[in-house]
Amino acid sequence: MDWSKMTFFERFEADILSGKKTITIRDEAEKGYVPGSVVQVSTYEDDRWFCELKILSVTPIKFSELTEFHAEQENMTLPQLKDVIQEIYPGIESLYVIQYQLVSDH
Ligand SMILES: CC(=O)Nc1ccn([C@H]2C[C@H](O)[C@@H](CO)O2)c(=O)n1
Repeated sequence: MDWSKMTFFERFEADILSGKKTITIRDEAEKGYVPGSVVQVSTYEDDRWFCELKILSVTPIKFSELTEFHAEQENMTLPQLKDVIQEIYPGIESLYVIQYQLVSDH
């Protein structure tokens, strides 16, 4: 895994660039991002670069512990966030909240 790169589904690009989405929730495979590092971000679908993000923190969380505050940081309602996570990581309880800050975009 290259910890200087991160992908997002294209449908979240606008929210990231506008600052409405300030966290992402990933599974065990993506817990290695290093706080303080800057990552190059591209779309999952076509690997199109669209910004740089600074990783602020990586914090373990259980799916059952997700709250409205996490949903706000994802610019979603809590039911929407839970549906998205279940779709991407079906049945996974151990997750990681990755908080980031936009550094630059195109
Ligand atoms: C594209 C890819 O490799 N993985 C992911 C995983 C998650 N997301 C988004 C979806 C939600 O907004 C949060 C919570 O998982 O992060 C994503 O865009 N790409």
